[in-house]
Amino acid sequence: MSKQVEKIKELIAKREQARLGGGEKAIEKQHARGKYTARERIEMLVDAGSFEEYDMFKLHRCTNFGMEKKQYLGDGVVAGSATIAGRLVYVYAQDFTVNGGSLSETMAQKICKVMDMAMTMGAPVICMNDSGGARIQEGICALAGYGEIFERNILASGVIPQISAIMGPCAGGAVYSPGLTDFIIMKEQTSYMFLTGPKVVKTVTGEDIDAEHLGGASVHATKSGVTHFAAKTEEEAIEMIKSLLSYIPSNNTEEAPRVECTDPIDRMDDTLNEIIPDDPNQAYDMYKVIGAVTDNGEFFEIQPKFAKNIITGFARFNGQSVGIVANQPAAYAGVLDVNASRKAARFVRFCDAFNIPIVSLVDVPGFLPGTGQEYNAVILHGAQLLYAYGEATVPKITITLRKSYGGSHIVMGCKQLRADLNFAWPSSEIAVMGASGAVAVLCGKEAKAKKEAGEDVKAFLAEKEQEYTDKFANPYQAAQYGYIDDVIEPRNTRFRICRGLAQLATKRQSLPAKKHGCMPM
Ligand SMILES: CCC(=O)SCCNC(=O)CCNC(=O)[C@H](O)C(C)(C)COP(=O)(O)OP(=O)(O)OC[C@H]1O[C@@H](n2cnc3c(N)ncnc32)[C@H](O)[C@@H]1OP(=O)(O)O
Repeated sequence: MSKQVEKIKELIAKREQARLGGGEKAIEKQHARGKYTARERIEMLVDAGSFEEYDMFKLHRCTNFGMEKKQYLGDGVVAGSATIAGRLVYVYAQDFTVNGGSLSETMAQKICKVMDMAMTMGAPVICMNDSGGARIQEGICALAGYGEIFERNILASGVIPQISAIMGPCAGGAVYSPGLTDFIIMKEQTSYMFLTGPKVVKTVTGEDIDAEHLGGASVHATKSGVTHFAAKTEEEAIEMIKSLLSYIPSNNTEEAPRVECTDPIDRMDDTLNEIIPDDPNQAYDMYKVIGAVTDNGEFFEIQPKFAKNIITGFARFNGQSVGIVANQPAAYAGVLDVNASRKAARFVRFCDAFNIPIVSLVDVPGFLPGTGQEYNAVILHGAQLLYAYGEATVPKITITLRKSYGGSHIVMGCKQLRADLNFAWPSSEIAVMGASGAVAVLCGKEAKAKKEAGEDVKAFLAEKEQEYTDKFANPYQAAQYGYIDDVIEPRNTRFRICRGLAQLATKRQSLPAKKHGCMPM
């Protein structure tokens, strides 16, 4: 055997060793926990044979607490480039079989390398988390490593899409990397995210809580809104990443991939002409409207279980990717509150950063009143949504279906927030507030006097409410001032959106020169 062939054999052996991560026993343990390894996850995610791994032979340099004996080729992260549906992506997966996937200085260098390449190439970064956090034996060097990653997350924000899948532990300051990315997907039961674990919580606050209830997928998908998706299996989590990528561009200078449209753009849906109930206080399901207007009724929802009173997600019109923001009358009457505002604001900002037009479907009775909201800064969170809409320069089409009252009317993509096309259904009511509230303010004194005089106050109020309804519970006052561009037949909504998007394809709009705005937070 020649020396060269010997060296090649050595290389192959080293590669095989590196591919074993923390070793066969550790892999068995990982599988026994119901988890895939880092390499298996990458293999499931990317196009077959497309993964090009970097730094497979990199080693940590720590000698504290016997770390010199815990050396594994590549250390605790597998990183490189690949393609998904033929599009370039950069990917890294923390390897729990190697020192619990804990982050060393060396691992941070590997991660930063792929993040830097992703920025240079203008390609998304996908991270799969499964780690015990900063490697304790490395002290400040591990913390510095996180600092390097966070800074890159921040600089990449709004330039390339960043997606985090949480497949295992993600605790302490480590949560801030996924927290800085655009989308988080959590695997149910095996993953959790929290700043301080159950033991510390018990010591500091006395609260008795387990990891799942403190920071599991179910908590973050429904209560905190930290995660955008909860997946039952790792396979499902990976499919979600692929679907998500199909709707978004690779970077902020590109458009989202356009797909061939098999659904006629002028398809009318007669059910929409009957969907609004006669009783203005009766709910209907906004998902039915979304399904009736989008290409093939498809909708990829973001944060489906959080703040259900507002719906956010991606769909396509004539093959073009759009972001949909829709009030949901079937959940708390579609009212805006703290969580709905921040959910929608974040989504609108993502769409704007990545050139994805926004279609808003409005049926909003107002902001939720009360101390619960005011004490939690509904003013600031509502302002966030207002800010996001007002700042967005992508094509914006707003359809008012029914109610659009007061401050919430302004917030939800009104004309003055530079929406390009504002359409209203004939059933829409665009006013400062609903009839009963308005009459109580306008005619309260008169009603009181009538009551004292023994007159029929109920009839008086009903008459005034009717007068108010006749004047304001329609789209024509707004249309009269040009604040609504057209009143449209509901069944024709799909066509009007498709035609509108085609018209707005060349939209160019800018913001005043500034370092950055001071968005209310
Ligand atoms: C930016 C600031 C931060 O990251 S602060 C967060 C610091 N990290 C933490 O507090 C979590 C520490 N780790 C843990 O609590 C547990 O290891 C968790 C993650 C819950 C996993 O538990 P379990 O599934 O039972 O695995 P295990 O403890 O046997 O760990 C497997 C091997 O990994 C190691 N490991 C884990 N975390 C770290 C770490 N942060 N630094 C160094 N090593 C770590 C464990 O020691 C264990 O190693 P070995 O297999 O015994 O050689």
